[in-house]
Amino acid sequence: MSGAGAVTVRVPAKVNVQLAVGGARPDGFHDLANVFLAVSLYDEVTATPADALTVTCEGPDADKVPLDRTNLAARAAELLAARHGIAPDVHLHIAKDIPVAGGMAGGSADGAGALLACDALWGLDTPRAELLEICAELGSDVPFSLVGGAALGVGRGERLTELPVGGTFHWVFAVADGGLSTPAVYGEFDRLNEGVEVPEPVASPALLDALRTGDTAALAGALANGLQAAALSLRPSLAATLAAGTAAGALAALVSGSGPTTAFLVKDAESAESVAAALIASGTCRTARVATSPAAGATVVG
Ligand SMILES: C[C@](O)(CO)[C@H](O)COP(=O)(O)OP(=O)(O)OC[C@H]1O[C@@H](n2ccc(N)nc2=O)[C@H](O)[C@@H]1O
Ligand SMILES: Nc1ncnc2c1ncn2[C@@H]1O[C@H](COP(=O)(O)OP(=O)(O)OP(=O)(O)O)[C@@H](O)[C@H]1O
Repeated sequence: MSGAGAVTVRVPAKVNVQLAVGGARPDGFHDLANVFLAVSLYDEVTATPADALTVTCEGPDADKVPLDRTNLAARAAELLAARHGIAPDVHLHIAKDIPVAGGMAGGSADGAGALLACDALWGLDTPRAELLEICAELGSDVPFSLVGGAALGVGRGERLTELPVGGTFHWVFAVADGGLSTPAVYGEFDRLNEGVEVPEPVASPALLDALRTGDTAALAGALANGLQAAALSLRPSLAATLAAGTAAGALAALVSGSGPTTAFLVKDAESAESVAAALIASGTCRTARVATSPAAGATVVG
């Protein structure tokens, strides 16, 4: 809970509406054309003055979140403090609603949220460009968590160009039991593509147009995730979840990022409720959540 001398920041989850993956680079990362869309599932990070850097977490998946210095929120506080030559003494509380290790950038959201919360708490007023540099140091998805809305990420996904979105899109997310490790999914991508000449990743003009015009049917036809085959290879049961959502009336279904959360684009809010109910009834997922996009990036709320 936030009180006097506390700053709370709300940060959205993401779905990758296009994830074009290139071959492995010498540094182990993959070049991407990564079209991010922020969705209305949020974590909240509250920064409070303290004598040392500590982290707590609440929420359905809280027991799966590390509370030591490997937590991306703690790392964000450390990097920001180091840049300004101050001690990272702060208590960070994470109210977690984004599935953990679900391919929805939950840890990245907490990194971006902690960065903004500490910057405000410590009165640093760090320029936006510097905050984005720290985000990129924390992880490939973290800059987008700060920015929100929609953006094309190139390089390893950290170099962003914001994209216009002309309407509201409705989604259902099927949350799986257990997570998938992002490096393991990229590793499986490499294994599946051994000996294949992987083309250079490029953003799809049809997809960018669908976002710009807010055309749900066109977006449904253009969704593409280059990591989907790798996620399905590691977790074959996701095929049944994808089929259950499609049978329930979703316009399109795909794995969210590195998975195992699956994403269903639907016509409207009413369809979202019925697809979510059908997914839960199908027994092919742990739970289902409805959300809309685009959503604002990391925002101070208290
Ligand atoms: C799958 C996505 O969520 C799609 O947005 C991201 O590409 C992953 O972003 P992230 O979780 O922030 O990933 P990072 O923390 O930067 O990297 C974790 C690991 O994922 C792999 N990785 C990540 C990004 C990228 N462009 N190529 C990669 O191969 C690398 O093995 C890396 O060691
Ligand atoms: N604040 C955090 N919240 C959740 N996990 C964290 C956090 N900080 C570090 N981690 C570690 O990161 C791992 C991946 O968690 P995260 O929820 O970010 O995955 P993800 O949503 O699949 O990420 P992405 O979509 O960016 O690939 C977790 O298993 C956990 O060990």
